[in-house]
Amino acid sequence: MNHRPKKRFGQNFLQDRQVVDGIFAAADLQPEDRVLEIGPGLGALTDRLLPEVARLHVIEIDRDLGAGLQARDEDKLVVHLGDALKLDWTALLTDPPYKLIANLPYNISSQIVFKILDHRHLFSRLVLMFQQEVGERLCAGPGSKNYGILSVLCQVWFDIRRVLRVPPGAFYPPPKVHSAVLCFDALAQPRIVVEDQQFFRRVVKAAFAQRRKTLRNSLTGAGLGFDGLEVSLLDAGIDPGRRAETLSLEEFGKLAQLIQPHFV
Ligand SMILES: C[S@@+](CC[C@H](N)C(=O)[O-])C[C@H]1O[C@@H](n2cnc3c(N)ncnc32)[C@H](O)[C@@H]1O
Repeated sequence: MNHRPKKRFGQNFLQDRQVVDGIFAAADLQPEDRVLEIGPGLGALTDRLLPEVARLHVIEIDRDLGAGLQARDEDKLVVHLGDALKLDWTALLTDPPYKLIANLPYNISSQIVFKILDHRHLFSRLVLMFQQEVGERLCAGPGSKNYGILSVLCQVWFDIRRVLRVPPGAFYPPPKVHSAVLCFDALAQPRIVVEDQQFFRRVVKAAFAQRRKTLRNSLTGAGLGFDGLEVSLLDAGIDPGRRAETLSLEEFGKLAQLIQPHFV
């Protein structure tokens, strides 16, 4: 197919067979699996996945690619033309769980990850390509400069590991950055108890809003301060002078629990 890659849709098409095979292997597909692929593009991954699964849903924003995708299969392949950020995944993906596989457009990868978190009950495993720096952030632990909002929010629900490093030459056209493929396995139980996910997210975002500030200052600056904050933090064993990047998941859990009663 003659298709000129569109920059506005982050179109960098995979052309390295080894990378396609690596993503395929990480997905560990079974014949009964149902899969969602976001951004199938010219179908480099789609063609590898389709023969191996029970059903493959794809979401593609570029309408010029729709007919070429649907022509591959009338039976197992379901093509949804639209914006993956706007479509209602719960309505599209009946009978979960699904595996989610995507070579994501880098300009929307964080937004997609937040949407995945909101729909995590739909997925058993994710195999996703990210810009390398984003991949490092997702895998990072406390004490690392890469540890941040996405690391904390995702690691509560998923085991995350890097399965491939991918150089720019694996794509056409080559992007300016290096990439990484990560595999996320949904945990049977979250690593910590999160009673109110939206509030937990608010606390984590507030704590990291100004990375260089102390917890005391960043929480207060983000409107989550209250009389007695310092004492409550000390009672919970968290020094208010620490920075967010030093807190473990368990400490973020405690933090949300101690702040929430002051904001209901
Ligand atoms: C990096 S390319 C990957 C294409 C193909 N999967 C591959 O590996 O060669 C990203 C794909 O996502 C599509 N895309 C971009 N933004 C999208 C969105 N918001 N919703 C759905 N698809 C999107 C692009 O049109 C493109 O096909």
